[in-house]
Amino acid sequence: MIPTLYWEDDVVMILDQRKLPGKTVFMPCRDMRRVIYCIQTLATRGAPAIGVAAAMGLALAARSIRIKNKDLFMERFAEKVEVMRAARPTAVNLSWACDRILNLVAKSDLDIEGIKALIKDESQRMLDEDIEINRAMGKNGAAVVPDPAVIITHCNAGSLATGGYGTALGVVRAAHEAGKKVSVIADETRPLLQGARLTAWEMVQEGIPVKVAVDSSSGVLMSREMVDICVVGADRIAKNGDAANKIGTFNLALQAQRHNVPFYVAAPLSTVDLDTPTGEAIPIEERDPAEVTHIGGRLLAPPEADALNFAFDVTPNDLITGIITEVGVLKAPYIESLSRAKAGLISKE
Ligand SMILES: CSC[C@H]1O[C@H](OP(=O)(O)O)[C@H](O)[C@@H]1O
Repeated sequence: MIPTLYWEDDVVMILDQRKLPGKTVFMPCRDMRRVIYCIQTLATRGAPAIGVAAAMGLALAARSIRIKNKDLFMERFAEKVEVMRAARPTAVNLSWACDRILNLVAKSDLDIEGIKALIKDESQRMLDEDIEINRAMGKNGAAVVPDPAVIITHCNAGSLATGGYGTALGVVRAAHEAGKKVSVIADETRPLLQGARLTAWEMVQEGIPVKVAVDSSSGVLMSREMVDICVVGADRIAKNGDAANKIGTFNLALQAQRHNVPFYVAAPLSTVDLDTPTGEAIPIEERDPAEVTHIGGRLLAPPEADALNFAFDVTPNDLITGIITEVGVLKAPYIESLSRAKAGLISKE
């Protein structure tokens, strides 16, 4: 699988996902601002990938600070962390990554140059960890995938949305690797078509059969019993299990409930935010209406027409069969299971 992002000496190389599936282009990022640009334009996207990109961006930010006094350095660095934190509002992994780096630096007694190296090393550790977490999550999730199974997914929660391997698509990969006969229905996922462009591309690369479907077709597909299970990603999971994910996920979950199709959310524990009590408290990003009125840069709607572009929606916890994580498949009541998992009280036997 092509890497999502990586260090090349002191440059962060970020795969420009806006150009997939046609072109594989890596953008060299030599400063934090360039990384923020990649996050805000969705050149790099997906909650875990955004977290890793943020950590790498903070390493670039630290290196750019020329202050020799450590206290003043730390003040300036903390200011840059808050600029990074504001890059996108919904995926909690961004804030989680900022806090992880801040906490690490605050506890360090290294000198300034030592801290700069520490942040870069930590960003690489986060990338490596994420891939291992996704593999463990995939294995846990594969156990709930029937054999054979048609798995419907929404947006892209694959290798491209993470450090590698993927969350929802990690479950697909693990089931496939375990010898289960799986195929995927990829919701195209308007407006930016992460499903048609990215999920389909990842599945083709893996040799896993995939069909692209119009977002609004999930009802007819399930009424014709063409779907065995739904597995999607998440950008933030509230303390009660309500899960924010790409716009259209809630609609898919409603169809799944109507047709008794199991609906799973796959996400690392870093996407669970115990400080957010319910889905109502999750900030939902609203993006440029031009993403809706245009496709591939071509205007679809009359120029006088405005557009609504909520980038995410929230699936209430009662529609979620289980939350697949690196420590196991968590079930309701989610307040208990998520809190116990975050406290390290649940580990894969
Ligand atoms: C594994 S997190 C993937 C998650 O992120 C996507 O949003 P975006 O493409 O805007 O970053 C989408 O919600 C995916 O499910």
